[in-house]
Parts: sequence; C-alpha cells; structure tokens
Amino acid sequence: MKEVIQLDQISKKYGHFSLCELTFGIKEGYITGLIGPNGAGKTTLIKMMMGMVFPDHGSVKIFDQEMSIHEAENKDRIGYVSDENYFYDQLTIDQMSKIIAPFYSRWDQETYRKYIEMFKLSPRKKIKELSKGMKMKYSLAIALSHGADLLIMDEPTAGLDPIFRRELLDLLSEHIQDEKKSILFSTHNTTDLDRIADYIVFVNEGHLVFNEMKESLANKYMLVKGNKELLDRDVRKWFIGLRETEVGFEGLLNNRSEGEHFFRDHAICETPTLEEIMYFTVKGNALYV
Ligand SMILES: Nc1ncnc2c1ncn2[C@@H]1O[C@H](COP(=O)(O)OP(=O)(O)OP(=O)(O)O)[C@@H](O)[C@H]1O
Repeated sequence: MKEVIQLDQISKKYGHFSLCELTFGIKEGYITGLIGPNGAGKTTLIKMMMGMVFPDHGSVKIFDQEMSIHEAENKDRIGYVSDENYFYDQLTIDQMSKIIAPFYSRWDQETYRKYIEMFKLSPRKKIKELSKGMKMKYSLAIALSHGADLLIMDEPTAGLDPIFRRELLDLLSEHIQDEKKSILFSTHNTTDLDRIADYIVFVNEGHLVFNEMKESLANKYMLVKGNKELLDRDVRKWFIGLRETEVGFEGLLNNRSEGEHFFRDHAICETPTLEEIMYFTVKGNALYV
C-alpha cells in the first residue's frame, strides 16, 4: 500500500527527551490518528513532517520526496493546521487570506469563501479578536482551500465546541472520499479516533508503540479483569500494564489469542477501548517495538 509520509530512522534529542530511531509510514487515502500522552513527541514529529524541525538523523519523505530538498513543492500540496497562531493579529481574516493565497498554486477563492461562511467566520474580524475555536476554524478553512492532497493537523479539534467538532469530523470523512487524499491528525480525544480514524500511530516517550489499523487492535489487545490469586511472578510479566486493588486486578495484554486461552475460564476477558490501551501502556513500562 502506498505511503504518503515516510519517516525512516528518525532521531532527535532535546535535553532529556529523545525520539529514538523512529520508522513508520502514513498510508495514502486514509485517516491516521497520532496519539500519545503529553510530551510524547507528537508535535515534534508533525513539525518534522512540515520541515519546521530537523531531525538529528534519519529521513523524512513526503509524497516520496525528501522534505529537506523538496520543501516548497511539498508544502504546496499540504494543508497544515496547528494549535499555534501563525497569523498576524492586527489583520482581518480577509486581509490575512490575501497574503496567504499567493503561496499556493491551487488556491481556490470560491472554496475559501464557502468554508468561511460555513464556519460562520466574519471576514472583517481581526485575528486578535478571534476566540481560540474561531482561530482553529480559520486555520482549517485555509488548509481546506488550496486543494491539498495531504492534511497534517496538530490537535485540530482542541478548543472546538462539541457540535462543530462533530461537523468537522464529518467534513474530514467526506474529504477523504477522494482516495488520493490523506489525513494525519494528532489528538487527545479518543472519540475523534473512534469516529473517523482508519489507522492509529501511538507514540510514547519518543518511541513508537504501534502503527496499526484501528480495527485490528481488537484482535491484538485484551483487557483481563480477575482475582488477584491468578497473578504470580510469571503471569504478571505477560501484562503490558497492570492495576491492582486489594483483591482484584485489571491488566492489558497484547497477545489476545494466548491470553484468551489462559484466562478464558478464570477471569473476565474484554476488548479494551483505545483509552484503556493508552492508559495501561503509558502506566505500565511497556516494551517498545
Ligand atoms: N524547541 C524545543 N526545545 C527543547 N525541547 C523541546 C522543544 N520542542 C519540544 N521539546 C521537548 O520535546 C518533548 C516532546 O514535545 P512535543 O511537543 O513533541 O510533545 P507532544 O506529544 O506534542 O505533547 P502534547 O500532547 O503535550 O502537545 C517535550 O519534552 C518537550 O519539552
């Protein structure tokens, strides 16, 4: 399957934090969610994809082209949304857009107008007068108005009210109907992922935990709830993360078929939610791939 983004052996060190030889790809034609706890490295990875941060080692390819060499032509095809404000505060929405438009060879003023209207943004309002959610909407309108083949978005749903959040997710699902278009977005909200993501990339402490199809996680992971008597030293080691109370335990396994075989008759075996997979992995000193 074709990949629209390829990171190969990426390393980056910031003091005590490091991205450690990360290698993964983002599939063309799909929506991929990038998840991980605070400080896991999501924004750093996204900035690397946008050529805004350089890796110490390794290569970043977008559309099969090395980002460091083909930055301008790649960016022409990427719609980027970030939670940082890159606009000029003193300008109005329309004045700002007139500055941005010439940077994109496929800028479509009609589409831009459509989104500004749909997102209920007033073209004469100054950027500094926009609320956090309005700035995000403005950023989204720009990203969707220049025929981008790839949307890269850093927490695009943060700060959005639940109604617009849902509308945006529907809009992104529609956008992907064109099989040549791809979306990568980071989020802390697993409901976003449940609604629209096809693939999930999970990073923790600068390591890749997994890059998997969302549907296949249910075949891999299992949540076991049972009596503490089931736990001895060897059994404990099977769990990625374990939460124990006085009498019982809850633990996550990443080998469902073996786990079912062992625990089926003695404990409750469930399919974990994404949030549970994240919680137990982050809490439990998981082994990284
Ligand atoms: N320019 C920088 N200089 C020094 N350290 C940095 C810089 N940018 C990021 N870091 C560090 O890199 C680590 C990863 O940060 P990053 O912003 O990528 O995490 P994140 O997964 O996006 O977190 P969050 O969910 O909180 O937004 C953090 O420890 C952060 O302090």
